Amino acid sequence: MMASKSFLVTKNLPEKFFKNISTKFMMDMWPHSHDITREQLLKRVAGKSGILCTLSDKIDGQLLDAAGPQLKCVSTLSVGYDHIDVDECKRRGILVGNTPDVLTDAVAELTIALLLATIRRLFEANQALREGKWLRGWGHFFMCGTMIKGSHIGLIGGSGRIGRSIIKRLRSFEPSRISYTSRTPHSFMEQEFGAHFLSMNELLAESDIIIVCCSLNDSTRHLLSAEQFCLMKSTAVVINTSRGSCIDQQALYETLKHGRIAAAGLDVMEQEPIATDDPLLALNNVVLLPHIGSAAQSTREQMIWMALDNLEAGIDGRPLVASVF
Ligand SMILES: O=CC(=O)O
Repeated sequence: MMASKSFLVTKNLPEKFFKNISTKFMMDMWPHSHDITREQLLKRVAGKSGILCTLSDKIDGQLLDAAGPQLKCVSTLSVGYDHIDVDECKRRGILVGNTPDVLTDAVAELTIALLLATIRRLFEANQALREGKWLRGWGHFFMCGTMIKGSHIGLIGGSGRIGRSIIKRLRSFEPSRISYTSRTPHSFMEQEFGAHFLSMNELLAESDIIIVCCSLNDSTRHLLSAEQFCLMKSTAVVINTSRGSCIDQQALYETLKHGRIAAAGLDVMEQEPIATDDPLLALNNVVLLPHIGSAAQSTREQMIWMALDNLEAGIDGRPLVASVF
């Protein structure tokens, strides 16, 4: 007998993960390596009880209408869910699941890697070597950068899971101070993580390194814009492994171009993928990565298992393993 419920997978993922669930529900997986188009997404979602999506799929009212009233669950292969209209899902009784915890360590490690690559100018140094610039001889100050040791690090959203995990790792580098900003101060941050609460403006003005690790929502969109960059030290470095839209990218570009801050390291951008002719790519005081925070093989596999657990529970009408509300 044909399974009566079906689900859509918006990415081409290895079949091995779907062996079990596809015996229970009918699977429709996007078969191409390129992203599903909006048109195809709207078409293929019709009649589905579940959607397994990623952060590049916009799940809004139009998509939920196209799916139809039998849709029970949206399961995203990400911890962030700013691409999903959660209020609209809630209103329609559609469960929304994400993949917290399993990616925390991978994102924290990548944040440290990006920070070091930015302040020690690793990509610039590698490029210089390839261009034969090292051959000119030993330059005493050639490719000098700065250190975490002795720096004041300020984390925006530092009290969240990923922020705390970054702080744990940072402490071994012996920064002079770790500060964080969040809606309210938390006593555990001081006691367990040695991190001090600062207001946003204090954190921006006093930090040597500013790490953005908050989630994206209406209150964090363009949290860092021209006004905030003006408050920063001229030697400040900004790192973002959260969402591109937490930063006004045009304002960041102008700031970096005119050397008003020292550098930035971005794993996330306002438009992803960023165009190869984007002016940011022409600057050498910015390190850009293609949103690879959680891209460790084992982490990505765990994310799939968790998203599948969410999907199956949601279609069955059981509570999700990780629900966003
Ligand atoms: O950015 C990645 C995620 O939200 O999982």
